Amino acid sequence: MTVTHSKRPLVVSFLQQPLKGKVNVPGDKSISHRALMLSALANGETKITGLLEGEDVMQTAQVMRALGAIIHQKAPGEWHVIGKGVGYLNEPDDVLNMGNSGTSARLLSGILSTHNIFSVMTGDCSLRKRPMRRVIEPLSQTGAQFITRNEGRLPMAIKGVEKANPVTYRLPVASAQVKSAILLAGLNANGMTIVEEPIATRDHTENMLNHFGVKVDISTLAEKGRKICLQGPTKLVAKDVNVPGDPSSAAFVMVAGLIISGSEILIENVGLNPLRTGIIEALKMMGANLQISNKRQEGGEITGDIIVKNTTLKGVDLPVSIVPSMIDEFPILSVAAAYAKGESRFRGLAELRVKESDRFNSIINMLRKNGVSVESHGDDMIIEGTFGNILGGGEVETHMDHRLAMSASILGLVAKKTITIDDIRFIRTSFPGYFELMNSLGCGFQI
Ligand SMILES: O=C(O)C1=C[C@@H](OP(=O)(O)O)[C@@H](O)[C@H](O)C1
Ligand SMILES: C=C(OP(=O)(O)O)C(=O)O
Repeated sequence: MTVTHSKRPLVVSFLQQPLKGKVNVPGDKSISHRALMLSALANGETKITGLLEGEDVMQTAQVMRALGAIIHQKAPGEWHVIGKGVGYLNEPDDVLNMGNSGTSARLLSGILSTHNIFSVMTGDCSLRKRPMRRVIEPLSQTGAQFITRNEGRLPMAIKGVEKANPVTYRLPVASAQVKSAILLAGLNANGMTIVEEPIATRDHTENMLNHFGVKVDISTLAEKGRKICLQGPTKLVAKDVNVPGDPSSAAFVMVAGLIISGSEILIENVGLNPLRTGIIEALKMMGANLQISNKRQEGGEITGDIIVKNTTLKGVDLPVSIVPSMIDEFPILSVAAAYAKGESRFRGLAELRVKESDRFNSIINMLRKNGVSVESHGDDMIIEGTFGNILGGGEVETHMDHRLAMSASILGLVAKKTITIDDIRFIRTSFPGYFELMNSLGCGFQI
């Protein structure tokens, strides 16, 4: 499944027409990973509808199969999983390949640490650069052993333990992946697992554990943030899951619709978990005409439809507190800021440096190469809005990063000179059918 063949560039030209129409973006990536992992750990059969069939999630499916779960696609987006039960995963025969997916690697580390099996995981050369110490450190409290080749990076061998200790840990950085790894380890640990997060991060793991019948206690910390407790060992009961559309994917459609003159788009069935909607908040602070309708609750997650209308955006000064709720949306928000009137300031973006690429620097390079002034002060980024006058003409290096590639494609639609994207292959890790969907709205990408 890992992408091995050569780079696939794309040239994008200024778009002369508005975007119009109605779309459904693919399933939420975070929820899809968790649906496969938890159903594989459950007793019984789970039907998952709306599953994201992107490469990252397919990588998780492959790994859960290697650990003994039976996983079948019955129809597009409809998957059936027969679980093994907590504590009963098989020892894999071969190395587990997590591809480009940090979520797979971090969350699986948690699950594997409290199963009495030996495993080795690796990933592509982007994932092999990403830090794993952030999970190794807390998960070592279980008694599991971790050996890495390269200073806490993949490949990594894990010797899990049968009688695992529960972890008590306060997260030093806001990370839903680290929190989830600890909670998933707790499912098969003896006693109370306790995670404190100084600032609330996406709670899909907590929501889905509840959905599968596990009691998760969540309390608010006095200073802010949350404390999450889970008593192990525990069992999960299979229960069907319906995955909503991914707000992180919808963000590309939103920004395109907002900045391309005369556009009006309806995006149906988007996940609106309040710990994921920082991008909507940020765009509204910029003056965006975004309306939410048909809000409803499904399987512990809120969903709704978003109506996007072209608007003149203005610069924004975003507080650090918004960062975890839109951590993956800064590449596309930077495009909106570059197009807007006035200066934008994004604060506290250190975590962007350890994503699929060093997104902090990838964003700066993307914009500078296309005539946009950007400055950085420590972990803050200051973008000088062009008020609709993006020069373009540059080549964007995406460094195996899907979100950079999609952001650059939207930048190209509003830039005066053509923009070349060095490699669009990784878009399929999170947004299969991206170009088809955008072309159905009128983007005219020549792929
Ligand atoms: O838990 C998750 O599903 C994710 C958490 C975030 O990572 P961090 O936990 O590293 O912030 C996010 O960037 C990633 O795309 C998905
Ligand atoms: C950071 C991302 O994913 P992951 O950490 O799972 O690779 C992302 O999708 O933007």
